[in-house]
Amino acid sequence: MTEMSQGASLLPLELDGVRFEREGQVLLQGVSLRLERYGRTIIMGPNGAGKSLLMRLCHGLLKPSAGRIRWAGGLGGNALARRRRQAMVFQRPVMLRRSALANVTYALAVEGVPRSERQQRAVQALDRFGLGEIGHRPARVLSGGEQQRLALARAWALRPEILFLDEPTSALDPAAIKAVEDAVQGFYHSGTRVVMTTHDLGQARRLADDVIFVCRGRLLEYTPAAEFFHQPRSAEAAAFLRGELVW
Ligand SMILES: Nc1ncnc2c1ncn2[C@@H]1O[C@H](COP(=O)(O)OP(=O)(O)OP(=O)(O)O)[C@@H](O)[C@H]1O
Repeated sequence: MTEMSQGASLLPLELDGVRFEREGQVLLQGVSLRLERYGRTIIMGPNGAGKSLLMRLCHGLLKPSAGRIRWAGGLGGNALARRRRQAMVFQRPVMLRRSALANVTYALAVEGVPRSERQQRAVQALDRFGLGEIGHRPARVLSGGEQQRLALARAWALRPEILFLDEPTSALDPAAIKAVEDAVQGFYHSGTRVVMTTHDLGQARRLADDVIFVCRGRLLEYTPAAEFFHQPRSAEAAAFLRGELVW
């Protein structure tokens, strides 16, 4: 495995008794877990279970109402380093009103990459995701699959230590899904820690080293993938895997 990001690490990430409330409603509670430096963690669970919230809390987009989220690695105390070593890809990519290439160079500028490096890194990332020919096009006119590849290229250019992906394939056709899955594997083999939500069981089986199962705002399992798919610990996960309606 070759490291994309060198030196001291943010990871592991530790959550201890994390709770998240909004408008008087408890949306996540009692979440404790530890994400180690390497691996692919897939977060599963029914709609509204709290999967996206959990990932946004980990990424720092939301603050817990109670409990603690701590990056326990050597760089974890440094807020700027924390931001710069993470990337997130959403179900619907968020693109600026400028060219595909400029979307990537802009992200690099925000993260403090020297101007002299930005263009080359951005072009390499676009090439890697098969977008080299259309880098000049406005990002917002690209197709859904192309935009998702652009979101991945943008994340790739940032060389994150950890990448969060929130249902990145839910609106895509099989070819585009394959491209995203290949990209996820590429990140993993480059040493990026992968954390991803999906509703696609086949995809979870293909990608997961371990599975976090969330149901009704609680973390019911954090289990190695082979064990989760063959012998889930919770009745809810077992029902979910049988295709029964769980909520
Ligand atoms: N900012 C917010 N304010 C109030 N409620 C919220 C907020 N964000 C999420 N929720 C609620 O929290 C619950 C969990 O949402 P979340 O998006 O984490 O679910 P999910 O497991 O990712 O579901 P899905 O599979 O449908 O994407 C939902 O009931 C949602 O309506």
